[in-house]
Amino acid sequence: MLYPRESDSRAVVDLSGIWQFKLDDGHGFADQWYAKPLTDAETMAVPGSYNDQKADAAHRDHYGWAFYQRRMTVPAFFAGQRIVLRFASVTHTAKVYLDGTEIASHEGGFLPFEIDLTDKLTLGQSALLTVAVDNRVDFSTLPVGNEDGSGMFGTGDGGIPSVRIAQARAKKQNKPNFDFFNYAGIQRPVKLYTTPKAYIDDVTLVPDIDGTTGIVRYSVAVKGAGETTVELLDKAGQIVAHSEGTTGTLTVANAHFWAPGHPYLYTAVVSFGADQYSQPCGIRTVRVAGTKFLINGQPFYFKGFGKHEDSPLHGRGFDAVFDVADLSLMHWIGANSFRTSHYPYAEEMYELCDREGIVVIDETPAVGLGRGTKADAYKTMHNGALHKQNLRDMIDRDKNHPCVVMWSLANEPETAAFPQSAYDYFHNLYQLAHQLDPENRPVTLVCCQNDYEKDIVTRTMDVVCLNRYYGWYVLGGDLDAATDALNVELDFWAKQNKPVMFTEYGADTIEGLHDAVPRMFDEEYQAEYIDRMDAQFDKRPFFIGEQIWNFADFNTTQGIVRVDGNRKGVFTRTRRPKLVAHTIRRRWRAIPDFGYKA
Ligand SMILES: CCCCCC[C@@H]1NC[C@@H](O)[C@H](O)[C@H]1C(=O)O
Repeated sequence: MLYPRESDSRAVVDLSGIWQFKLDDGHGFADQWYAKPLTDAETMAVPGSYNDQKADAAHRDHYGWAFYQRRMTVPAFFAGQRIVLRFASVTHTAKVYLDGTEIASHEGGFLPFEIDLTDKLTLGQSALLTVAVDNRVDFSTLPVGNEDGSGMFGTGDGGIPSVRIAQARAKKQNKPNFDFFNYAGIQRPVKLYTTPKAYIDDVTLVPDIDGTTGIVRYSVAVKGAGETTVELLDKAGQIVAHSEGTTGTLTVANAHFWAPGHPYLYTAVVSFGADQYSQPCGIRTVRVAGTKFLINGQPFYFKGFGKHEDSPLHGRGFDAVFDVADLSLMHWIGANSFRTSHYPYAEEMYELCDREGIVVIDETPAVGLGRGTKADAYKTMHNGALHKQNLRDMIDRDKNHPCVVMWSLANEPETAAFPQSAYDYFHNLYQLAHQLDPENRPVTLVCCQNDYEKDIVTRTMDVVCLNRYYGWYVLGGDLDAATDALNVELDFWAKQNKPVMFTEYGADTIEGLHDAVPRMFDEEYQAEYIDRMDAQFDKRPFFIGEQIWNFADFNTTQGIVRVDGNRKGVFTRTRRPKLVAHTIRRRWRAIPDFGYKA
C-alpha cells in the first residue's frame, strides 16, 4: 500500500486536529451515535491515544468502543479525481461511517486501511465522518489479551474466595498479555488523498548490487489504461536510469549504495497516464551467510534497542518530534538499529530511518501468544488467519524501505510448552514471510527466556533473536552467576551455526538511585549489568548484535512490579539519559557497524 504523497497529479489533505469524542456507554450502536452529531461530546486530539488526554480513569482504563467524529468537506475543485480516505492506523478495531452509513471496518491496530470515497460523497458538501474504535484484546486478537482475569505479573485471584467474588463483579477491563499500556484510538494520521481515475495502485522496488553497479527491479500495479515509465533520480535530481512498462530493471553504474552511516537515497519517479508517484529508493542488499548478517556483503553488527511508540500524553500516538528526537539520541549514543517492538510503527519512522541510516527489524503485533493459559493456545485460541493478514499487510506496507532488513514474526510467543505445536504454527508463517517479501529478506521470531533445549522453533529462524534477562528476572543481583548462565546458553547456540543476537536484555532502573556498590534498580547496576553481558558477547564470533531493552522508559498496565511503568529505559520517558547511556555511548562509538569480530 502506498504512503500518501503529494505530486503533480495528487493532493493530500491531513485531517489531523481536534475531533469530537465520546466513550461508548453501551448504547452507542443501538442509539446510532454514528448517524448524527455526538451529544455531550468531548474534544480529542487526532492523532493520539485517547487514554491520557483526559484527567480521569474512565478514559485511561476504558474497555470497549469509543466514538470519534468530525465534519469533512471535499472541495468541488476535486471533481473528476479519485478521492481516498486513509487511516494510517486505528487501534485496535474500527468501524467507519459517512453520514450514518457504514463504509468500512478494519481489525488490527498498527497498519493502514483506506476507503475509496469517490462515489460515496457529494463534492463541496459537508459530510459527517464517524469512527467507532474498539480497544478490547483477548486470546483471538493481536496483541493478545487474557480472558480469565489474569494477565501480566500476577493479576489472578491468588486462590482467595473474596478476590474471586470481587473480580467476578468488577467492571470489565482489558488484561493485556503484554507489557505495554493498551493505548487505543486514532493513533496515527487520517488523510484524504486524490489520484486521477486511472492511477498507480502500488510500486515494488527490489534492489540488488553487482560490483559497483546498482540494480533496481521494479513492478508497478496500475488501475485503468495508460503507459508506464519509471525514472530513477539521484540525490541531485539527475535522471540516472529510465525504463518503460509496468515491470523492468533500472541499472546504475557506479551507484551510491544505502548503508548505516551512508543512507544514500535515489527516487523512483513513476508515471502512469496522468498519475505520478515518487518512491524513495535505497540500493542495498541483505542476506545471512553462515553466522554472519551481511548488508551489501559486509558483516553487520546490530547496536541498538527494543523500542516502543510511547510518550507522555500522546500515549502511542504518532509524534514526529519524538521520532526525530529518538533518532538523534540513537546517533548520539552510537546506535545503528532498533526493533519495532511489538508492532509495526508509523510509516514516518521508517522514512526517517531510510533518510538517517538506521536499520530496522520490523515486527508484527503478535505479542503474548501462548501466554496466560495452560492450554495449547496454538490449537485452541489464537487466530492464525489474523496473524497471516498482519504479516501480509506489514510486508506490503514496508517492503520498499531500505532500513528494513529483517521481519520478526512475533515477540516472545510460548515456544517451549508445546514445542511441536509452536513449530507448526510458526514454520507456516516463516515460509509465508519469505514468499511475501519481494526481496526475500531474513525472517526471525523473538524468543522469550525459556528452555532453549526444548524450543524447536527459535533455532529454525534465519537469525536467532533472544530476549534474555540473566541478572534480572533470573539470578537477579548476582552478575557472576548471571554471566555464568549466559555462557552456558551461548555454548548451546555455538553449535547451531546460526547468527545469534540479543533483542532484549536490561534492568529496571530508577533514575537518581545510586550506590557505590551496584544493586538492582540503581543506575550503577544497570550500567554494570550491560557491561558484564556485553563482555560475554564479545567472546563469541557468531554473536552479531546487542539490542538493549528498552530505548526509553514506557507506560504499562498497573502492577506490583511496574513503578510508573517499565523502567528498563536507557533514557527516561522524557528522553533524559541514565548513567548507562554514557557507558554504552563509549562502547558503541568504538564498535564499527561492519566488520566487528569479523
Ligand atoms: C522470565 C523472563 C521474562 C522476560 C520478559 C521480558 C519482557 N519482554 C517483552 C517486553 O515487552 C517486556 O517489557 C520485557 C520486560 O518485562 O521488561
